[in-house]
Amino acid sequence: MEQNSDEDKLSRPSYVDCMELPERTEAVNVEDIKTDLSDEFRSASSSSDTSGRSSLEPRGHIQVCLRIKPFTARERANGSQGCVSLEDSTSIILKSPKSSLGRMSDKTLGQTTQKFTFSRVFGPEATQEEFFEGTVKQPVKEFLEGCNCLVFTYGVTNAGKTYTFQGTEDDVGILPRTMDMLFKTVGGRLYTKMDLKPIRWRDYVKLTNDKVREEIALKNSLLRLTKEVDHHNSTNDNPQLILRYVLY
Ligand SMILES: Nc1ncnc2c1ncn2[C@@H]1O[C@H](COP(=O)(O)OP(=O)(O)OP(=O)(O)O)[C@@H](O)[C@H]1O
Repeated sequence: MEQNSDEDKLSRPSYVDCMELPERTEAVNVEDIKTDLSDEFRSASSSSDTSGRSSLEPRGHIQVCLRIKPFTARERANGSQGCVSLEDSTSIILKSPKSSLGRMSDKTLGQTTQKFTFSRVFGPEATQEEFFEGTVKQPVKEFLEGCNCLVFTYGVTNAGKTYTFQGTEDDVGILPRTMDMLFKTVGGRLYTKMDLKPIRWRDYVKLTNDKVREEIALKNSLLRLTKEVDHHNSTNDNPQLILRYVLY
């Protein structure tokens, strides 16, 4: 088997590698780490092009969106109390549930309300379509223009990751909507000739007319063989015989 040379390997640009990390002279504490990460994210974000953007302006390399899950009918019936309140389209106030306040000391009571800021916040009433339009649609457009994008969901169990990504049959999530957009966009650019053959995992060879005919003949004979094996499968349970057919 042919080995891939080093030049074959895709070199992927990394903006994190390019950044100079500050040299530490003192012991590391949690506040240090928080500050350092904020700096890294900010510098990675601000280095990107912000022209022609729509849904999540100003955009950077990293976008963090929050989706707040609505209460289920059962949770409403049980009198569940909301701990998250939307301040504006990018920030929320998180409050400890009233039931937990009784157990807290005066010192911790002051820390029970916290503000968090995101690239964009989607309230419990946000539909799957609104969420897709406001988060993933723009990166998918950029992907179609040749940029690499990564989208992932993060949250505790039952937070709504699968619902957001996959959705339900009636109300699909961001993954089927992305596939739909990709296929609709590339559909018109489909290469309909059958003269490209994949080799290894990311290369193709262009076949001559003779080779195309050879490939078609080979595929037809394989198809015939598969049908014969299927037929034998349904009439004969002898695995050795089936295996011999496949090998011939
Ligand atoms: N935005 C939403 N609107 C309506 N129902 C939702 C929403 N988000 C989640 N749900 C419902 O909440 C339940 C849990 O959601 P889901 O299975 O997506 O969680 P998860 O984060 O993938 O959990 P796990 O990590 O355990 O797989 C499901 O019944 C789902 O239909």
